[in-house]
Amino acid sequence: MITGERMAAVDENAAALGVTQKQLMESSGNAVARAVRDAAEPDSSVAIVAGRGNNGGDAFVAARFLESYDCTTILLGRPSAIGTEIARENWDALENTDADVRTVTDSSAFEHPDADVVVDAMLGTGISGDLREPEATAARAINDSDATVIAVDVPSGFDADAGTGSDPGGRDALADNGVEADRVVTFHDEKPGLEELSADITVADIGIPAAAERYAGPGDLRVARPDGRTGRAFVIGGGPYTGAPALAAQAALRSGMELSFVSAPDAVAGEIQSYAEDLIVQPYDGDRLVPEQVDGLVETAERHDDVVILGPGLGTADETLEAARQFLESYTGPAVIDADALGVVPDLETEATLVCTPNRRELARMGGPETDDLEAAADELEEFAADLGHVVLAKGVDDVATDGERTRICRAGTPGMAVGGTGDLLAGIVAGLLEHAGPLEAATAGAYVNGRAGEIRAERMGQGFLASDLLEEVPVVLWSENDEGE
Ligand SMILES: NC(=O)C1=CN([C@@H]2O[C@H](COP(=O)(O)OP(=O)(O)OC[C@H]3O[C@@H](n4cnc5c(N)ncnc54)[C@H](O)[C@@H]3O)[C@@H](O)[C@H]2O)[C@H](O)CC1
Ligand SMILES: [K+]
Repeated sequence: MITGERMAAVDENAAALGVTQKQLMESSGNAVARAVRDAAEPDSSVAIVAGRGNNGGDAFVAARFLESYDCTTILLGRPSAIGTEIARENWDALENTDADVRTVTDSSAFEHPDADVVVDAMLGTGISGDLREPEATAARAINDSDATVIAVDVPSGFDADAGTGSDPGGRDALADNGVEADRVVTFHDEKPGLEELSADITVADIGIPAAAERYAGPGDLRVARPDGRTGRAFVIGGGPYTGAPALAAQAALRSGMELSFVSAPDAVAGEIQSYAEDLIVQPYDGDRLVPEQVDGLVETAERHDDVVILGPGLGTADETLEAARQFLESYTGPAVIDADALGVVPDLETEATLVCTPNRRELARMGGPETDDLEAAADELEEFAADLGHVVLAKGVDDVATDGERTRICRAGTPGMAVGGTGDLLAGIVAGLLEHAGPLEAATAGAYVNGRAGEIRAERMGQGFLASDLLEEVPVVLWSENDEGE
C-alpha cells in the first residue's frame, strides 16, 4: 500500500537513481495495453479517453502499443494544454503515427464512446475534488456505455487521500461523478481505498527500483522540506559541554525554525550565547540540569508548541538523567532525543513523539544492535524500534531510520563527518523538519540533508571541515539543491 505523497517521493528518488519518469510512463502505458489485450478480442474497438496530465500520458503510450486494434484516442482539451513535458512528448509521438487521434475542447462535443473497451485515462493521482468539465460529461458518457472500462492507475474521480483521515469531511474516495471502472491497472503498489471499489485491481510493476524506496533521496527531502519559516526549537542541553546545544540550536534555525531557544544552566548560559547571537538563551540556576527545573521546562515547551531537542551537552550526572526522565514523562509534544538523554528512553512511559538519534555506542547502551554495519542490521534495528515504541535514527557510516514498521537507509555523507558535532547538527535539522513532517519522514530527510551538507562541503574543503562549517550548507541542501522540475 502506498500513498500518493509517498509515491511521488519514490518517483523522484527513482529519477535520481537514473530511472526517469518518462521510462516509468513507458512501462505504465505498456501495462495498460496488456490489460486491454486481456480484455479485448482482436477485432474489438477501443476508445482511449485521455486527460492533460501524466495519467493521459500513460494512455498515449498505451495507444502506441495498440496499433493492431481499431483504437481511437480522444484528448480532452487542446494539445497545448497538456500539462507535463513527458505527456506532451508522448502525445507528439502518437500523432506522428497512423493512430486515430482526436481532441475534444468543448464538453458538449463529447460523444458516447462507441467502443467495446474504454480506457479511462482522464485523471490519476493528480486529482483534487469532484470531476470538473469536460471530464464530468465524459465520465457520464463512459458510465452510460456498455463497454468494458479499464481505468489507468485509478478510476478518474478517485482520490486516495479522501476518506483516509486527511479529508476532514470524510468524503468517499471515489467522487459521486467519478468513473465506474470494471478493471483498474494501478502502478507499483496498491493505493489506499482502491480495494473498496468493486473493480478488478491489477498492480503493474513499472520498474521502480527497490532502492528508490529503501534509500533516502531527494524525494524524501521534498516530503519533509519546510515551505517557509515557522516554529520554535527548544534545546534543553548544556552543563558540562556548551558547544553541542549551540550547534543543535543553530541547525534548527538553518532548517526553517523561526526561533531557537536554549535552556541552560546559568554557569554556562553566557558561553553558549557567545557562540551565536541568533540564539535566545534562557538560563536557570546552577551548573547542570536537575529535577527542580522540570516543571518550568515542560510548561514552557507545551505553551509554545515547541519542538524539543533534549540531550546535547547535558552530561551524565544522576540528577540530570533523572530530570530528563521526568521531563519526558510529562511532556506530550515532539522531541529529538540525543546524546546522554538517550539512556532514559528504554522503559520510559511517555506520550511525547520522539526521534532518538543514537550513535553506535549509545545504541548499544540502549539495548540495540551492536554493529558497525547498520544496513546489515536494519531488520534487527526495526525490531528494536518497534519494542521501544519510538522512531530511531541510528547514526553510522550509513544511517538507518525506522519507526518499527518502515525502514529507510541514508547513504549520503563523507568520511570527514566523523568530526565531533555532526550529531548535534543532525539533531537540530531533524527538529526543524519535525515541525511539519512525521517523525520517520523528518528523521530520514534530516539524515539526508546532513549527509549532503557534508558532501558539498567536502567538494570545497576536502575532509577537513568542521560541524560548524556545515551549518551554512544546510539551507542550500534544503532549498536550493534538486530544485529543477519544480
Ligand atoms: N510513478 C508513478 O506514479 C507514475 C505515474 N504516472 C501517471 O501519472 C499520474 C499522475 O499524473 P499527474 O500529471 O500528476 O496528474 P493527473 O494526470 O492525475 O491530473 C493532472 C491534472 O488534472 C487537473 N485536475 C485536477 N483535479 C481535477 C478535477 N477534479 N477535475 C478536472 N481536472 C482536474 C489538474 O489541472 C491537474 O494538473 C498517475 O496517476 C499515473 O497514471 C506516470 O506514468 C509516471 C509514473
Ligand atoms: K484514470
